[in-house]
Amino acid sequence: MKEVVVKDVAIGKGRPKIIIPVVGKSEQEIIDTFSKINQEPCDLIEWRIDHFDDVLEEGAVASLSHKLKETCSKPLLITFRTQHEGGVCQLGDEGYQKLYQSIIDDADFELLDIEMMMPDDMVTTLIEQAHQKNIKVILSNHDFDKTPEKATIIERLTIMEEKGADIAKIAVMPNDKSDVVTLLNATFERSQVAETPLITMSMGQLGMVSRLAGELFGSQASFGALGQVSAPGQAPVEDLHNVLNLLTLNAE
Ligand SMILES: O=C1C[C@@](O)(C(=O)O)C[C@@H](O)[C@@H]1O
Repeated sequence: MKEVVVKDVAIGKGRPKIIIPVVGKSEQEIIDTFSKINQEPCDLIEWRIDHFDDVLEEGAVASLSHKLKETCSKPLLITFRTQHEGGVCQLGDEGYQKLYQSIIDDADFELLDIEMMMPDDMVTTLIEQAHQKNIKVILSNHDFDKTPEKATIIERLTIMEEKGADIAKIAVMPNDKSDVVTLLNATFERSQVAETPLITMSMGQLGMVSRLAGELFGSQASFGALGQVSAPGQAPVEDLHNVLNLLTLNAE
């Protein structure tokens, strides 16, 4: 499997990397959270721009990204999560493409989350544009209602790699314990042959074990909360850090 290296963080090597999601609304709230993250045990930051009040103001994301980088220089993942997949801001496909194009052109960041279910030509174009700027792409998919069958999860992770993702990510909701096993099993099977690192999780309290023990099954990063969660089942970042270090198969 290829490692994805952003700054000095290698995703796909060693213990899973810790990502803190930032879901602040105002510019000040977001800057304050970034300044706290400097002291936290985390490898990357995800800025969930769908929560940002000014996300649809022209140039606002790019302009704030430069201030955020001055506040905390950890590798930055930018994500606009659509409402179909658990996000909080209404935006059509065309608006999503325009927003992402302007971010790729002008923002200061290292990784971009693109939803794999967006139209094919849009995904291809955005991946090309991101790669030209040396920005790594996470293709993602989320199901907040259920856990698809193992074959479907594996198929989606495979398609993400075929479309040109640097990292493939899927988050699904379990309705019973066997759904958690399905996600872990799909992750394990796919990780045996995948070229790209995987990030997978079963959400909610039922699925929390997948966020803590993902390394054993082939998941290479986990989201840990600093105060606010961005999805159900995220453990507080301190606890996540302790448990990942305890369970790691790659102690340094
Ligand atoms: O894709 C993901 C994963 C996630 O949904 C989770 O379940 O931890 C949290 C989101 O912020 C992130 O964009």
